[in-house]
This record gives sequence, structure tokens and C-alpha cells, in this order.
Amino acid sequence: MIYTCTLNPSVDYIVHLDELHVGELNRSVKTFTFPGGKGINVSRVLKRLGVDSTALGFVGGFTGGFIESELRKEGIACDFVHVPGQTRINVKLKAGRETEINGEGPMIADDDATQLIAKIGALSAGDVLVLAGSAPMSLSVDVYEQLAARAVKRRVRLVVDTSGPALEALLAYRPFLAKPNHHELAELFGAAVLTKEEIIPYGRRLVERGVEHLIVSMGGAGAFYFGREATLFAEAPQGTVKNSVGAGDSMVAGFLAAWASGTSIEEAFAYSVAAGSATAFSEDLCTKEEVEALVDRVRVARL
Ligand SMILES: Nc1ncnc2c1ncn2[C@@H]1O[C@H](COP(=O)(O)OP(=O)(O)OP(=O)(O)O)[C@@H](O)[C@H]1O
Ligand SMILES: O=P(O)(O)OC[C@@]1(O)O[C@H](CO)[C@@H](O)[C@@H]1O
Repeated sequence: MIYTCTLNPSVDYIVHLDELHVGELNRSVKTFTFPGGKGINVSRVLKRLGVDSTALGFVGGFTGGFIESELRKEGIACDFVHVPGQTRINVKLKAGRETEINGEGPMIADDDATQLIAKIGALSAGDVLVLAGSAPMSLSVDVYEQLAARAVKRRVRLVVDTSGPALEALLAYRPFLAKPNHHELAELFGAAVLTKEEIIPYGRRLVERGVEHLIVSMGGAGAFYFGREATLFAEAPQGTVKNSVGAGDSMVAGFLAAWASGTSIEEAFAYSVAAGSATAFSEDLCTKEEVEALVDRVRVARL
């Protein structure tokens, strides 16, 4: 079974504007409200690609209730810890360029954190655990390590989509899959920006440190795959971007769904890129039909 863990879920409020005037009254032209947070996005895309998962994490208040009811409507199993306080609302402004305001999230008490750690400690060998997104400030800085240690002890495969010190710490647990974007990879190595050529040695270094499959995404510029047997590059297909929120999460889901069906690494990587781009080209996350309409346009090159 695949489990996704979102420590700080969100209701994503997508607001389209013709133009954003800072310091003035702005009126939206259309709005959308989606259950969000990186692990939740992975669960939603997996479901659309025909793969079941269970969503774990913390939810609270009416916003937390919205997330659970939307996920259940989509047929996604939920096993959240319910916390006092309110799940955050993340505002995504679309006015030509994308501007995001992510909330801080509710306080998580130690007892609630312990409940989540216990759920991870009950997973079974062969399960997959996706640890994705930021952690609320109130949680201990090593919360991801605590979860990873429990999971690895149970011989659970780890998938990591986080950044900064949490990503650095999780590398020690030899994740099955990690998906930083190129900014997150640069941050990991203390670099300001990385050119395509510079990404390659850093990517290979992470594989040497024990990451089994590494995808480094670069938005519209495509993505690299690094593994023991191959280094691959794929251009992203061209299209009209509607809402790129969740594009990276869709890549994670696309790779896992293809891998679960037994495809080659090249095919899983192409499917992953197609899923990311299909999400960028739609208002909500991608559908299976959208991914399959794009996948033949993804050219994968072996480096
Ligand atoms: N403008 C775009 N055009 C085509 N494809 C895109 C575009 N933006 C994103 N993608 C697709 O989505 C993938 C992931 O994008 P990105 O690198 O922005 O992920 P991310 O930073 O993790 O995103 P997020 O945090 O919003 O989920 C890319 O590798 C690409 O396949
Ligand atoms: O604040 P975090 O946890 O880093 O990111 C949260 C978030 O921006 O990531 C998802 C897209 O990847 C959105 O659904 C959500 O709003």
C-alpha cells in the first residue's frame, strides 16, 4: 500500500486576476478551491492514475473537514490525526505570473505528533511512504527523521519531496525516490543557481549517497533522472500553463504509478514528466487521459 504523509495540508484557494495591483482593491475573474498540500496532491493524482493510497497527516477545523470530505468523495482513504486549530488556507494568485501566499498551519501538540508517529510505526514491509511538503513550525525540527526512522525500521520504501534541512536529513535514510526541483538541489549544495551542466554531478552525488531514484525537476525546462543504471534528461512538452501548483507532486505520483505497473525506468520517467506537465496545463491536477495524451511527446535522452 502507498501512504502519503502531509504534515501541513492546505486548502488551496486559486484566484485568477487580469492584473494584480498591490495596495488596491482587486477583483478576481475566477476562483477554485482544492484540497492541497504535497502528499495530498500525490494521493489525488495516484487515484486519477488508478493507484490507491491512504492519506496521513494532521487536519483541523472546517478547512481540515473540507479536505477530508473532498478526498473521500474522490475515493481516497484518509487516516488523519485530528488537531485543534485550523488547517491553513494557501492563496495562489494567478495574474500572468504566479504569486503564492502559504499559511503557517496549526499548532501540533506532542500527543498528536505521537499519534502520527505510531501510525507510521505500524506500516508493513513493502509499503511506500511519501513524505512531502513543509512541517508546521510547532513540530520538532527532526520530525521527518523520526518518521523516516520508524518507516525504515519496518522496511518501508521512502519517497521524499521536501526541501532544506529536512531533505538533507532524509537522505541518510536512503530514499527509494527523491524529487527536489533545481532550486532545492542548489540549496542542498549551498549554491545560488545551477545550470543544466552543473546539475549532473550533484545529481550523481545524491545517488552515490544512497538515493535509489532521483528526479530533479526544472519547471518548463524539463527534468533529469539519476539512478544506478541511468542518467536521463527529458524536455517538458510545450503547452499553455493554467496552474502549475502541484506539478512536482504529479511527477512523484506519475513515477510511482508507472513503477508500480512494472514499466522500464525510461517509461516511468517519461510518465512522470507527462504528469507534471499535464498538471501545469490544467486548472486542477492532471487526469489519466491528460497524462496519456502528453506522454508520447516526452522525449527521454540517455546521458
Ligand atoms: N511551464 C511548464 N511547461 C511545461 N511543463 C511544466 C511547466 N512547469 C512545470 N512543468 C512540468 O512539471 C514538472 C515539475 O515542475 P516544477 O519543477 O515546477 O516542480 P515543483 O517546483 O516541485 O512544483 P510544485 O512545488 O508546484 O509541485 C516539470 O518537470 C515539467 O514536467
Ligand atoms: O508550504 P509547503 O508545504 O512547502 O507547500 C504547500 C503547497 O504549496 O504545495 C502544494 C504544491 O506542491 C500545494 O498544494 C500547497 O499549497
